[in-house]
Amino acid sequence: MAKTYDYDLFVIGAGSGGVRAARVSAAHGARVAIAEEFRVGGTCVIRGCVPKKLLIYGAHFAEDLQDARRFGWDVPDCKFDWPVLRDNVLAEVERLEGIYGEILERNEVEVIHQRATVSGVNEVTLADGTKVSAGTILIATGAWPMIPDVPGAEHGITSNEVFNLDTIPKRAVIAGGGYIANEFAGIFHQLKSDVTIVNRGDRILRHYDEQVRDRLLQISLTKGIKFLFNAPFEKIEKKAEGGLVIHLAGQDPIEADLLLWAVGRVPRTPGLGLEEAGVKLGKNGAIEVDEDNQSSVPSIYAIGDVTDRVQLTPVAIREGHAFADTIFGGKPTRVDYENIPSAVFSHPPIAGVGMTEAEARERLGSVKIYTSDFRAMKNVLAGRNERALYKLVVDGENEKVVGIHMIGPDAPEILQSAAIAVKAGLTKPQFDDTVAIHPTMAEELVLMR
Ligand SMILES: Cc1cc2nc3c(=O)[nH]c(=O)nc-3n(C[C@H](O)[C@H](O)[C@H](O)COP(=O)(O)OP(=O)(O)OC[C@H]3O[C@@H](n4cnc5c(N)ncnc54)[C@H](O)[C@@H]3O)c2cc1C
Ligand SMILES: NC(=O)c1ccc[n+]([C@@H]2O[C@H](COP(=O)([O-])OP(=O)(O)OC[C@H]3O[C@@H](n4cnc5c(N)ncnc54)[C@H](O)[C@@H]3O)[C@@H](O)[C@H]2O)c1
Repeated sequence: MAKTYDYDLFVIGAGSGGVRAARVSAAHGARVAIAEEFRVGGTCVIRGCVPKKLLIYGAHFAEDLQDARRFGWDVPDCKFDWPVLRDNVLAEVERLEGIYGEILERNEVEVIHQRATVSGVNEVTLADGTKVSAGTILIATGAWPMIPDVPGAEHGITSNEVFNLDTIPKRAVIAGGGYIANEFAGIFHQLKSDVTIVNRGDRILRHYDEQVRDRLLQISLTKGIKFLFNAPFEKIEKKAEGGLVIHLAGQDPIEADLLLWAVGRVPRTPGLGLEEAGVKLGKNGAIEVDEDNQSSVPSIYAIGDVTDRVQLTPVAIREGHAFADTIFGGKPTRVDYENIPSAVFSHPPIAGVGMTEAEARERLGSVKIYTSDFRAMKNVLAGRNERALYKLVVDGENEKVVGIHMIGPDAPEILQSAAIAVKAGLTKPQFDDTVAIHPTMAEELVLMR
């Protein structure tokens, strides 16, 4: 006789991946519970993509208000009020949290507002000691900001705290050189902080095309953001009056009002009881899963950041959906990891899909590169000396566009549509056949010769 469990599916973590997996599994008829120890919505909604993007919009007004004068607007000297922006953003996050909760309720998913850990291959223990059983357990606990092992590291904050600051720091030091570092460098700089990015290596955003990231570096330096490369942290001291003194190897110490750790995010598996249940963990504690998100224990699956494959919300959502369709929908589905587009919401933003020039040169026999290096019309009239760069990477054998990389205003918005063409395997002549929309920035994509 088949064993009966309290639930068909127990999901740990109500973030991007967990919420999607729970609601789709329930819609397929499964009896589902989801445990969340903090707030429904997870990193992206509560302290990631969403509040970050709203701060980017808020910060960009600094340049927009300045540029407006060249377009005839009599803009008085404007005052910026951080608590107004912060509180409006936090209120929007709360609204979205409510919507996520409603979606789960509407789909008859039981939401348990507690921490949950695995206590057996079919058993979960809640923080209050309750034990529940489930035919399948899905781990969707996400990732957690890494803090380097440096004396005084606790004086810094992470992206978990950055959305709740009392004031915008006069001097901000940001450790890292990736997504979060470059996005928050832009936000703080626009909001008038003196910003220094400190990276232990010699390059920023290493997965993006070299020319495009060099352009971001040049524009950021011109704006006044400082960069220190190959500068390992030695210690952080807190002064009696509150400021920080940051000691770096081979550099003079720097004083700052805020230190933001943005040096990567590690899978959130510590203390979850996974190894005791026999689940195999890999590098950084990531749960090892197969193409169907199944771990080394057949009844335990994992999706999203906790598997450390691609730490992006749309990927976690797809993995959650594929899991639900495969396990409870009778429709085996796998996520296709080829040509995932991505963006950095820096000032200006970067976006890319497919192979960078360096990757294409390594993997393909012959490569053709087309670039357009231009100043957006709006920037010309505004007197803003900031050039955009668009780049097509083409396979010389068959003319397929295998990569698009761009930096410039609205690059992520423009790239999303162009990514369809790369995913579909369209060729450079097909780009050339497409009539431009004039005057736009996006038309450069079909005008490169
Ligand atoms: C500052 C920042 C900006 C970002 N910006 C973007 C962006 O612009 N675009 C993009 O695509 N991605 C962005 N990301 C990445 C994105 O947020 C993640 O890839 C995504 O949230 C991963 O989803 P997930 O479901 O795997 O985990 P999460 O969304 O992190 O959800 C995991 C949930 O599990 C809960 N949890 C953990 N352990 C337990 C437990 N034991 N019991 C109960 N609950 C538990 C956590 O509280 C959390 O709510 C950003 C991340 C950060 C930090
Ligand atoms: N726009 C987006 O889609 C977006 C935005 C934010 C975060 N995210 C996701 O979240 C993840 C985490 O973001 P992140 O910016 O923390 O990590 P990241 O992996 O993008 O960058 C980490 C950076 O920190 C540097 N570094 C590592 N250890 C260091 C140290 N001890 N001192 C100084 N520098 C050090 C690395 O060289 C690297 O440049 C990203 O990889 C991304 O997947 C996505």
